[in-house]
Amino acid sequence: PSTQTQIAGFQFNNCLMNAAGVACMTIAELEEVKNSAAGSFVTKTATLEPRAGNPEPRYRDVPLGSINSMGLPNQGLAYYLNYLLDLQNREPERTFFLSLVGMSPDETHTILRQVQESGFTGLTELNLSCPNVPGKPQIAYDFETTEKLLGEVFAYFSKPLGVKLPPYFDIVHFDQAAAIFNKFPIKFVNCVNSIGNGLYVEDETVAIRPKNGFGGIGGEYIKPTALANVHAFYQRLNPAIQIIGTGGVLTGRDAFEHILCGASMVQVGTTLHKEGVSAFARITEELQAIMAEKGYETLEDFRGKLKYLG
Ligand SMILES: CC(C)(C)CCc1c(C(=O)O)[nH]c(=O)[nH]c1=O
Repeated sequence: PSTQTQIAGFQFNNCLMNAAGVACMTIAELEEVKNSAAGSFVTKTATLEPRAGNPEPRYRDVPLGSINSMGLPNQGLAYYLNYLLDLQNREPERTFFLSLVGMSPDETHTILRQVQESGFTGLTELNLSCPNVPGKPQIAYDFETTEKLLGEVFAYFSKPLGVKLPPYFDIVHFDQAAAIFNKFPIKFVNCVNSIGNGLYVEDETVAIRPKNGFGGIGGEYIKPTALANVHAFYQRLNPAIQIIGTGGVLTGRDAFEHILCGASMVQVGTTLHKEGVSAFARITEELQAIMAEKGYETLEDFRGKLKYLG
């Protein structure tokens, strides 16, 4: 069985890749993912200038997942963009993802304009978990600001662009968010980012230093939320907007479920951090075994075909 896929008309020889933030901070890490069984990679979310991020410990693996409050450490847009421009000359037949964010809506436009003016031919993933003005929630939880921002972006940005979304937990929020995304030429939505502001306690103490221990939760904890967001947007979005499924992928069964719920690509975060890039070959083999057992030749044979109980 084949686990190849396509996003926005770009072909990938495998539907698995890293999630932004994991195994993608440096060129060495990105090369390792590129040369693994993964079909592509996405960079650590880039800001205009390099950032050191929060004091450590800021990421912890825990038995059922992970918690992090990294604070957007990254090498800055130029580092990732220059690497991607060089890579598209070296490997023109492959497509890769650039994740980015502005620390303000204005900075988001500045960074996207630089990408628009560049020769980048890959896919851009705009992280909508970006900070808003103080006193307001992250952009993706502020629907008015999200719509305003996307309207401004698509006035000048013509390269293929998708958005990375935090999880939503209210059906009306799925309706409202999808109604906004359906207004724009967005190529994909990536569901989900970590579940925000969890708290992991070890004996009597928090596990990470920043934010008094509050941080984004990943891993086994979040698969039901991730699958719900993948399927809710699959049900609501214009079919021209594809879904990337992220969250709780440990095995081929988890990847199978993301695709069954509507995902065209599946990203691996916490499991990749714990296991390394060998996870991609393992999960691919497990997915292929499930497909063979069920008689599915391609992902299209079962994508979105989640059955209800009537
Ligand atoms: C949460 C932000 C720091 C605003 C964005 C970067 C980010 C981080 C991070 O760099 O702390 N961690 C996540 O799990 N998801 C993210 O999107």
